[in-house]
Amino acid sequence: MTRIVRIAPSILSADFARLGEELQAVTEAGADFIHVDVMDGHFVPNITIGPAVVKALRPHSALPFDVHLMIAPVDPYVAGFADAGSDIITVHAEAGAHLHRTLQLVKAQGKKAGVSLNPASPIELLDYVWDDIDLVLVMTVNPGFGGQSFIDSQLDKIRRLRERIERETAGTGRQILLEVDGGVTPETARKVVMAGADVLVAGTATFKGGPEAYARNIAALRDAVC
Ligand SMILES: O=C(CO)[C@H](O)[C@H](O)COP(=O)(O)O
Ligand SMILES: [Fe+2]
Repeated sequence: MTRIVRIAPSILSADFARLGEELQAVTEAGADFIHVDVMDGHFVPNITIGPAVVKALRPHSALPFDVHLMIAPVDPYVAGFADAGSDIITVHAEAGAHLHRTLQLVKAQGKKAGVSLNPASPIELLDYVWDDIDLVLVMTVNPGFGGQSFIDSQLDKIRRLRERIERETAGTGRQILLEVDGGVTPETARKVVMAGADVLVAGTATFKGGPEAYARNIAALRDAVC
């Protein structure tokens, strides 16, 4: 397979008491992006971190910060996460009535814009925003928690999105990344990459076993997909 596959450890599974060191450890262990899960206890049934923590973490890794906003409303917080040092800001299509406006806000901050789809959401939610996005994030668990099991029905969605992305970008020089988040292990990684994914979020699969295991865990994901 010639597609470049990027590994994005989700710091949701890191040791929150040592987040700065954890970022340095996964950076040295070969990660490509740092995936930051932001949850509000409203759009999803869990609460994690805000822009102040993203800002505090920024000096601990030179890798792109891939910030997954599971919050509603999202528009009032886009500038704060941009200023804090996010590189990619991904919002949920289900989080508000004005996805196009939200994507314009992200672009106005000079950041890459992503859209995430929950497992029950159809790809048609993206029909009129393809010109405005740099990344599509397919949730392969219901958002809110790490350590859940991969939902197999999403493989068909990933395949259909890969076809659509190829059509949208053909001859344009644009790149739209297809990211998969939730229950990614070496076994499921192979299936999602075969289906068309090029960014793998991995929380549990990266952080299990503690810092000594991170390089081995990331290598196991890479080996599974090449
Ligand atoms: O967005 C998320 C949850 O809403 C996380 O990124 C995701 O669950 C990663 O954790 P794991 O790899 O353990 O499934
Ligand atoms: Fe995530």
